[in-house]
Amino acid sequence: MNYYLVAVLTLVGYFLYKYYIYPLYLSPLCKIPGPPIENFILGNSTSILSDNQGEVYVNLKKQYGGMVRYHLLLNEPNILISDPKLVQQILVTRSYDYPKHFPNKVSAKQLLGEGIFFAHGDVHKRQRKMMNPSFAIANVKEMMPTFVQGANQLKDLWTNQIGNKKEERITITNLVQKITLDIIGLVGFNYEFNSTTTDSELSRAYNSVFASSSSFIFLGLVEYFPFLRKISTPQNNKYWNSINTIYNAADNLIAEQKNSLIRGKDLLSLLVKSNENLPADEQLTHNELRSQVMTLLLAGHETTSTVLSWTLYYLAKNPDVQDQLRKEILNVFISPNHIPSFEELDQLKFLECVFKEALRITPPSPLITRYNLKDEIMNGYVIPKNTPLIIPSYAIHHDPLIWGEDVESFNPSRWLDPNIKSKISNSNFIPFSAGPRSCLGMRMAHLELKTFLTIIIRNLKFGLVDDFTFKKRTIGLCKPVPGMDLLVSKVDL
Ligand code: HEM
Repeated sequence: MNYYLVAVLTLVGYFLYKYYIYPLYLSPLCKIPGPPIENFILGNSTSILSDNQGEVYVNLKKQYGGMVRYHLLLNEPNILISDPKLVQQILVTRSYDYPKHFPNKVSAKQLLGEGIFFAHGDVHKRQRKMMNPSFAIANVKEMMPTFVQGANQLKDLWTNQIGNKKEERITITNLVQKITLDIIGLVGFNYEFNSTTTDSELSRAYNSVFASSSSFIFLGLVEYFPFLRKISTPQNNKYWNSINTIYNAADNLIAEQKNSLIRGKDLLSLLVKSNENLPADEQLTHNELRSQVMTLLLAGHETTSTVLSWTLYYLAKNPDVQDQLRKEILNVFISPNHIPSFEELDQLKFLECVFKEALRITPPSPLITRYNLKDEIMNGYVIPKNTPLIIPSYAIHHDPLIWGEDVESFNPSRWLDPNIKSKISNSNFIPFSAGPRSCLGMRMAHLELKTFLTIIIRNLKFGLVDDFTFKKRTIGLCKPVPGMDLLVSKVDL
């Protein structure tokens, strides 16, 4: 008997069973409808992880309904869930039965550490309780002067770029990302990144981490074989240098806070203060604190810069909407240098509609990903524990039964339609997710983005560039790649 042959055949048989026969023919999940696999090893990855992921999920939902099965690398089954009752159960009513699922856990942990984003159950409750007060509305209102300063800086830099010309083609995504990083530096850590005037190491580090995450096959393989990231290649070396830059920046920010005699009102000061007041066994460890800083750095600027860029794009594409918004702003902000107050922003009802419509049509997180801790039955189907459950925010935001037949158009007025308003709930409008794990920075993002839009649209006009093309790509967030070029001109009023 050739033992080697038996060993090889057993191994091949095991892999064949585990990664092909079981997930595709024997698992109880096979009863859930879904598309046929396209590749023996990649499952449906090629089409699912294509450039325009949002559209892919819209089509799956349309074709197969509120629960859809598809397969990723090595035929791992994922269940797409858009049924509103299940969305509510997973995000809100039984949130702690469904921890976060990270398709690229290894890479995500390297970028964010073991902070609130990854925490689950009691650890999450403890961290959330500690971080909540920093994001209370009274604190967020204190951030307003920094938002105004950032928005004015952006307006001035673009105005200078236009100079005496009628209009200028500007890659808006470049400066938007830098200014939002400066803002989270100030309101988050009382720290000046000055990324618009200096070549910010941190902003370069983020760009290079995202650029090196572009191949889904490589990212998928890293999950199974983490050593692939450790091999010394120019791409991996650049990746690790960038991760170290982010770690060092977080450590320096914490050290400055701990050494400072005066506690400011920035998010980290408030966090360090509430941490110091807790009994020793409840306090955040240094690693946890560093992870929160890394989480806030990333969550605090990548999301807002993405939403601002998309909103300016949709306003450029819909000049009538842009005019209507500017008219509303001009009613309140007569002078170009008017400093908006919190109460004045609150009066701008169309601005609120524009903001919500931008979040509806392109939510920066097009997917919210979870898994189930226990075996359970959902809509009559058996879902074994540890099954990835994927909530497609983008596809839910593009359901014509809720949003109307013009669902693909950017139409802020739909938010004033009583018929549509009556259908909106926290199961079908979820740009910030919902329930106990919803976005901690939601209020801050609202105020920051509204301040920016008011000052920018008051003073500048945006139009599309005829020959410019981009792709909507989802690497963590849904972004325009290679960036967004728009025609920008001054408003002479
Ligand atoms: C328009 C801007 C933003 C959008 C669309 C957004 C969206 C989201 C979403 C969808 C989640 C839930 C992710 C999940 O459950 O898998 C989330 C969580 C989170 N966001 Fe945001 N976010 C934005 C801005 C911010 C800002 C400005 C901050 C902080 C400075 C922030 C901090 C967080 C944190 C800490 C969590 C984790 C909360 C937890 O797990 O308890 N976000 N965000």
